[in-house]
Amino acid sequence: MPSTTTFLDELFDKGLLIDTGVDGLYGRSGLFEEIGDRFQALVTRYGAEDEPEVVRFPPAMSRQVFEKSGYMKSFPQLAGTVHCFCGSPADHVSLLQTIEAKGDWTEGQKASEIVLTPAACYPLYPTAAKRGQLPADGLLFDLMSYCFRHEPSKDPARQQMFRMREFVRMGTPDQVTEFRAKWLERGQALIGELGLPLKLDVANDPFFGRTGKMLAVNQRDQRLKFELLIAIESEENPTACLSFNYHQDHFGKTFELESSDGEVAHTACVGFGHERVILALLKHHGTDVKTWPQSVRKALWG
Ligand SMILES: Nc1ncnc2c1ncn2[C@@H]1O[C@H](COP(=O)(O)OP(=O)(O)OP(=O)(O)O)[C@@H](O)[C@H]1O
Ligand SMILES: [Zn+2]
Repeated sequence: MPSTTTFLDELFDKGLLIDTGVDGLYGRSGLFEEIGDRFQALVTRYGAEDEPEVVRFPPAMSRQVFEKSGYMKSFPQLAGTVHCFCGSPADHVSLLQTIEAKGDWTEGQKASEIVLTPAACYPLYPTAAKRGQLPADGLLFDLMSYCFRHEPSKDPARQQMFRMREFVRMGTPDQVTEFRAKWLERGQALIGELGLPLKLDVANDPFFGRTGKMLAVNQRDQRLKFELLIAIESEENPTACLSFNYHQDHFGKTFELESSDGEVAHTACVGFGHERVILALLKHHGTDVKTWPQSVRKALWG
């Protein structure tokens, strides 16, 4: 009889991921985190020669900046907002009664000034713009954040809260496209060192609705997004573990970022799916790290 145990079941059974009762929202074990820490150290080594500026934001961002970014135009289906109770003691009494009666107690919740970060780079653009015109050699940042996307799934590689490491380049079109080309090479070398079979492909973001379809076609035609894919949940539909995005002047225009030549700055980012790379390692090399290939152990543990 064919086995019906999924990779997610195996990860739960081995205690690597911890079920919370919500698809895509998991706890992680010490070993899972240890592999992740080692992977992040490897990413840092690959990027070190460029001397990126390290910045860390919390996993939430200003609602005002989020609105300005246009995220709700493109990906309303993925966004997560933070709502809070702001009522009186009397409202509190009725809140508790509604919970008791198993009614919808969330109806009275009010939107706060905070939304959940959908991609690590979103809070960065206004911060960089506040510094004024970019220096002649542009800017380069190293980011990492928990991100939220409302895409519940049984695929362990599609989580609702996951970490994204990013390098973000801001500057002239030449500076930015050179950065992306360099990381396309580096990303493949890095994943090669981890002994993972990869495929590189052009891709598009999951833009919402009918206009979204056009945006996706345009993004592909202009080769603005590449993904480094590794088979995790299925061989037929490999998972994007690294993404290489060229935003052209989109964020530059939106957040008034100016290059040293007075033109609107261009931006690009390379994003590493933290959990996805860990899951790819566990899938391809097994859940017992002691039996992983020597070369992979060396890349991670030295
Ligand atoms: N739901 C998720 N769970 C875990 N990692 C994710 C998720 N969504 C994106 N990532 C990781 O974050 C990186 C950067 O995000 P990006 O927006 O480019 O993803 P994406 O290309 O939209 O992913 P996908 O096509 O699988 O939805 C991706 O390369 C991926 O590794
Ligand atoms: Zn980004």
